[in-house]
Amino acid sequence: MTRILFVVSECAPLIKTGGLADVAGALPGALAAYGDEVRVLLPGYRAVMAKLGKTKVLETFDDLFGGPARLRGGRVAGLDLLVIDAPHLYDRDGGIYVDATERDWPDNPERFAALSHVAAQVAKAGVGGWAPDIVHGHDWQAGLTPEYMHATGTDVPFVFTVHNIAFHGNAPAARMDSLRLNRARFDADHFEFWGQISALKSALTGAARITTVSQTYAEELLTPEFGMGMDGVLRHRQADLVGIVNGIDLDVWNPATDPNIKPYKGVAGKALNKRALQKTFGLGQVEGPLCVLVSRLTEQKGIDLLLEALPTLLDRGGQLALLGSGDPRLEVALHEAASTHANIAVKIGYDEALSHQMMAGGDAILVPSRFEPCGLTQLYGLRYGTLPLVALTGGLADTVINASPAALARNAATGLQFFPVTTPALSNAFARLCSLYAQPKVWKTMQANAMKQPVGWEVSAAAYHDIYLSLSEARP
Ligand SMILES: Nc1ncnc2c1ncn2[C@@H]1O[C@H](COP(=O)(O)OP(=O)(O)O[C@H]2O[C@H](CO)[C@@H](O)[C@H](O)[C@H]2O)[C@@H](O)[C@H]1O
Repeated sequence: MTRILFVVSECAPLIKTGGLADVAGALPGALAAYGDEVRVLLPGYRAVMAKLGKTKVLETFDDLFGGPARLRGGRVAGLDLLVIDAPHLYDRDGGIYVDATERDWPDNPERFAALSHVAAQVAKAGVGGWAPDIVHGHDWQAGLTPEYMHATGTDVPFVFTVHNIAFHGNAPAARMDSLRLNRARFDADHFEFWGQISALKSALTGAARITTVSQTYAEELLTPEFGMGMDGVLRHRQADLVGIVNGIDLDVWNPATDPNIKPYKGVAGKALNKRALQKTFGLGQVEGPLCVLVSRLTEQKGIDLLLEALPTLLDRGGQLALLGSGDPRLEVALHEAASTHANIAVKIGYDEALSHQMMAGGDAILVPSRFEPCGLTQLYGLRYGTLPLVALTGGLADTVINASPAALARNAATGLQFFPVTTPALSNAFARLCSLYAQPKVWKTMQANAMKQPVGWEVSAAAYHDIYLSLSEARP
């Protein structure tokens, strides 16, 4: 049995802003099937503390980056949690990364340095009689862990997963003391990045293995176009970099048992859900496909391209129902589009139940991302018989079988892909989508293919398990 400490800034169902939380919440259960034992180390945000229930104080800190803190052990939804109860860092109004005005919390470097610092402590001394064989950090918030492990002479192997290279977790060099970092290691081989402290670079240089969430993204990361300045570092670490595609939690995302929808086993059951969804969004019934989109609203997600390409869908009798929040400019543009067209409906906000209803009621799920390390909503779509229309990039390239003439002839297609990621290509994809939708036999075959495609964690959890095993066996 291998013991693994996950170090992560969000974890479903306790706290979620995006796909990172889904992975952190589902992978531990999938790894248990291989005999691995995961504990998830998580900041004690207000929302997390409220959901914790009974806990045990396992460790106390007199001064964790500016105040006292306690490490609490607890169990929620089948997850073994280690929660950092540090009110001065995590107990506040607003988001977990940003304040009420959408600005990063000014002390984010210290807030997540604390997470990494506690991880290093747990790796060194164990906690409550449990010590990890492997520390597995996710994204920049866990990035300084190797630095703190080095400082305490801890040689537990560190695995790092890149969920999104766009976020570097940079801080000015002047914060070195406040972050309790070793000045002697402020160089290109460790955590220095263009004169700044970079938590992400610390992880990429300090990890024994680097994984990312799809094979195509692992290749893309090595290029200047997708590497976001870290491609050089990653090319240097190429031998230790591997892509492992995300899965989804097949219990949470199961159309046959989903409590948020009218459950169904075959695609015929989608009709009731479609009507309910149209009602929820104030949409009428039309000839064309009902396209849905659930996303954080950022540059990455290609929402601007979608708005430009939409006329092609609408002219062919299609509809759009969109749920998301984020960039205020995109929110305004979406509201404007919805107010001028009866077949566009938009809900700004975060709504877990509605996201399930959209998967059940939609005909197609849109993911027009400029880059997408893996993407999860296309996987939900496949499982719910809601055909993904996606950009040909990252994990979207690896998980959808494009309705090319060859794939259609072999009855293998599960969705549509477009490339390059531009407005004309997306318009063209909308035209193809509407033409396929107008051929019920072809469409139904694609839906059946989609629903059969394996999208669970089994294969990918085995790949993580193998990495943990090889690293723990290599230790003296
Ligand atoms: N308004 C809303 N209401 C309800 N639910 C909402 C929502 N907005 C988003 N969600 C949910 O949040 C999750 C988003 O996950 P994604 O993987 O699609 O993208 P994200 O960019 O957050 O994740 C990053 O990390 C993941 C995990 O590795 C990678 O798959 C991905 O490519 C990478 O960008 C999905 O579960 C989605 O349903």
